Amino acid sequence: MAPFIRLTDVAIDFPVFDAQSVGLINALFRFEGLRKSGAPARARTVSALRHVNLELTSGSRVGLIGHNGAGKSTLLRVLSGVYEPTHGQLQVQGSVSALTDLMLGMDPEASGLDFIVTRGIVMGMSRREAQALIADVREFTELSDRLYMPVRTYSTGMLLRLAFAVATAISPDILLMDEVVGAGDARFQAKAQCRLQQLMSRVNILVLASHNDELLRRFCTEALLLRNGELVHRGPVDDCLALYHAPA
Ligand SMILES: Nc1ncnc2c1ncn2[C@@H]1O[C@H](COP(=O)(O)OP(=O)(O)OP(=O)(O)O)[C@@H](O)[C@H]1O
Repeated sequence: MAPFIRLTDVAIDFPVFDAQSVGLINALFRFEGLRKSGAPARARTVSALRHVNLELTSGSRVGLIGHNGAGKSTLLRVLSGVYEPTHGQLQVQGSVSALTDLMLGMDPEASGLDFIVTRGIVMGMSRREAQALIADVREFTELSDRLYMPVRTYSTGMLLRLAFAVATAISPDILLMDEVVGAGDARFQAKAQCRLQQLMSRVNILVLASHNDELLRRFCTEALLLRNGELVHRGPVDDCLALYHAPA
């Protein structure tokens, strides 16, 4: 069956506790009667996505556009399965790779090699297929024998290079991306861009959240405009960009 993504009336609500209401010190103050208000912990709800209906079919190359906090990353996380909708339904057909939470689930004690194999298996590969990723990742990351060491001994840049290389070594049906992943130093960035472009052209469905107009024009054939968690427009990239940049 051809890959597709379908969201039906999807909402994501985050319960957020008042910063003054949580924490050990505040709890102690309340207990001692020193805190004036003594109010119990208050939960508010942030509606990150509301009533999102969306269908993406084979060949879709979609840009996600919206101001800070509009809901782009949240939508990508719903699509990748990191967040389960508070309301509504998500249906996905096809393998998904998300270049969003690259370090998600990274065990600090695991070696770089273990990390590569585990990620491959999580992506649905057999152990043998996952082991076959090692040569490519080793060459791309230039981490050579450091791959035998626990990832907790890596610098931030090294961790990013490893996570990025594994995520891009796998050719999924559906690729989800948040901006262009900043992986490593300037020389590595150039290599990473090249690898990303090759990957983006191989996948069947691409969803790219970005604030970079040129990038969106280059890789996407249509766009979605999000505002305050709602999908307010779907259309050609330039139409969405014009609406996005229009004065409020
Ligand atoms: N874990 C969370 N807990 C509470 N609120 C959250 C959480 N994650 C996101 N939000 C809220 O949900 C809304 C949407 O955030 P999201 O990160 O999806 O926006 P975005 O469009 O990706 O923004 P940006 O362009 O700044 O990356 C914001 O109001 C944000 O504060």
